[in-house]
Amino acid sequence: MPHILVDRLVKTYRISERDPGLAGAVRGLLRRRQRTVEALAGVSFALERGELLGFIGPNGAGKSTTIKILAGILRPDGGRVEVDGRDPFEDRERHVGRIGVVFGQRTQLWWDLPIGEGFDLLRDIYRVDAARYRRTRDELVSLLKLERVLDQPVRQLSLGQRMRAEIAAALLHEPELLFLDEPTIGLDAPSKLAVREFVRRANRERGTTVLLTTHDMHDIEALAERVIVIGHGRVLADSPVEALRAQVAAAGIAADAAIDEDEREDLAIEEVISRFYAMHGAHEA
Ligand SMILES: Nc1ncnc2c1ncn2[C@@H]1O[C@H](COP(=O)(O)OP(=O)(O)OP(=O)(O)O)[C@@H](O)[C@H]1O
Repeated sequence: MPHILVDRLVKTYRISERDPGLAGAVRGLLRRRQRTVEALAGVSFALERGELLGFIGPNGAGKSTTIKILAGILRPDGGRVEVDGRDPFEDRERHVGRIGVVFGQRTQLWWDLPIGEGFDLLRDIYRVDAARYRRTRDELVSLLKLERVLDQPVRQLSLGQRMRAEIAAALLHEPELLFLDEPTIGLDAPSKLAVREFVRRANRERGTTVLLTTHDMHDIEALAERVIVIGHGRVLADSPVEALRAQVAAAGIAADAAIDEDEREDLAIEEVISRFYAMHGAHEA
């Protein structure tokens, strides 16, 4: 049984629209006009225990929606999703204890609370055994170099400190599965390297399964052996990064924009992915 099974997943959002100006607002009160956005249009993949998957795609492709469904936050409109054979949404109470989630764009810690106290609250929420909690917390605090900020409230932390605290918070209950949605967004180079190194170790040494979303292709190059590319809610590729590079090079040759062997090696990862998105018309309109 795969750790994660996603089978023809569909998710549609309904958005209320109104015309601009006061007249539009009044008309909107009388009659709601709705538009639908097909965020996922049949996404399928499977992930084995201990894998580290790069889950990439342009803005609006459906990455966060997929993660929210896998985390049990959103219910899909169609298709099947299983984590360890369980439905994340229907069984979310048990599910949340087995996963860790980091949304780089939002904090899951308490804004006014010192992070050490936030960690203690999470121990209570996840009902982690006291001795085990102390061991895991001390290890995470040391690995993520959080000793000097434990007494500071989240609102006083720099972005890099906060992101390290978020990652620690997501791992305090020792989940087997970690969802990272843009964990390096806005970080400086040393902080990015620290986060990458930590994620690599969590995956290699603890065997944590990781699904990583990022727009920083250096994260992907450094960490992911396998990538899934999605665009407009569909899977465009599921392969090693090198296979994408080969596909991009072959397309260049077919279009008479020859890319020779040396050039192919030198093609920066951003260039490879940008060309791949362009080849598949994946970018937002
Ligand atoms: N709560 C929502 N209500 C309405 N539409 C939404 C909502 N959340 C996402 N969408 C739409 O669904 C589509 C997929 O969004 P999603 O956030 O999953 O993309 P993403 O790949 O994570 O993008 P990004 O890289 O920009 O974060 C987009 O068109 C987005 O506008």
